[in-house]
Amino acid sequence: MIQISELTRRFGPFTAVNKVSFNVKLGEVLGFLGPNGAGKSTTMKMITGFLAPTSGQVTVMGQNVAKNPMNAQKQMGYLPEGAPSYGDMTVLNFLRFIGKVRGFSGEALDQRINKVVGQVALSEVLNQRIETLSKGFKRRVGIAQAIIHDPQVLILDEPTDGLDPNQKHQVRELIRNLSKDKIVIISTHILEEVSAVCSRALIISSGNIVFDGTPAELAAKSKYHNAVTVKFTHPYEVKQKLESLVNVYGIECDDESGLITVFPETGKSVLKQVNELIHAQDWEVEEFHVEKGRLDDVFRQVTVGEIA
Ligand SMILES: Nc1ncnc2c1ncn2[C@@H]1O[C@H](COP(=O)(O)OP(=O)(O)OP(=O)(O)O)[C@@H](O)[C@H]1O
Repeated sequence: MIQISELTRRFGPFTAVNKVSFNVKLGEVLGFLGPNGAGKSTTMKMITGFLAPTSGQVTVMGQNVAKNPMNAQKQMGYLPEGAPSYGDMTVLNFLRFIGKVRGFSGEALDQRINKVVGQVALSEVLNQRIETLSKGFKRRVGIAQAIIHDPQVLILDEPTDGLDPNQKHQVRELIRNLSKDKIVIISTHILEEVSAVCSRALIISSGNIVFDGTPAELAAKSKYHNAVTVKFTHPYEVKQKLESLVNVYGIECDDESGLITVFPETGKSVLKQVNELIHAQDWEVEEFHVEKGRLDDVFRQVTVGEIA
């Protein structure tokens, strides 16, 4: 369990993190979201003990991070923002170095290194200097050093930042595989990542928590939640008929894509009515789907107060 209570960090007169409180349980993968400068990295640095809070407390697996930083850090793996330091070391030497710092030696060290090299797929670059690696491999080296001691808590600051779509997919797979019976906190700007890997989403804006819930609950806040989007082959005179259906709150037409979205009144569904109308009118349809909700709209709504 991670317990965060009234965590605050000021830089001079500026408050970067403002009385943030939340708990994270074993088995949870928490997506930590927020616009640039919202306070994500600052919060993660305070959780991991790399930055002292101005006030407030963090307890990780029963260890108070300020009072017992060494004990707390034993429980945690941390991937900071950006590339690993020690760029002139080879991957293998770097992992050996980190493994020793984490208390491994001899055969146990070799076993741990073999294990993480397999998990993160690093074998082809083991003898390459870190500074000569591609961005994706540097990120994987960062993840490898974070998991070398098989910690119960993983704090990953933008783990897929700058990766290509294949590498993003691999890193998300890895996080999913690692996350059983652990606590994982991932900061990200990528909203699709939240649906892909997280069991819970927490949004921070200007140092304050503005949303805490499941990805499905986040999507349900979107005005698109349960809307029906259709692409008609001949989209003439459909709008008026759709608008007159029971439970329909409004219609949105996207001229560029040709998609027409039918919004239900709050808490209602329009799926059946739209479907029946299409069949009754014998309209030809190229695309038809019920929207789960658009996360980018909700993100804007909760972080800058825009109505989606
Ligand atoms: N050492 C520091 N001195 C002064 N201000 C700082 C310092 N570190 C962070 N800040 C400020 O605190 C705020 C929060 O920064 P933080 O890096 O936590 O944001 P973030 O949510 O991680 O942003 P990003 O998504 O861009 O990485 C920013 O306005 C930043 O400029």
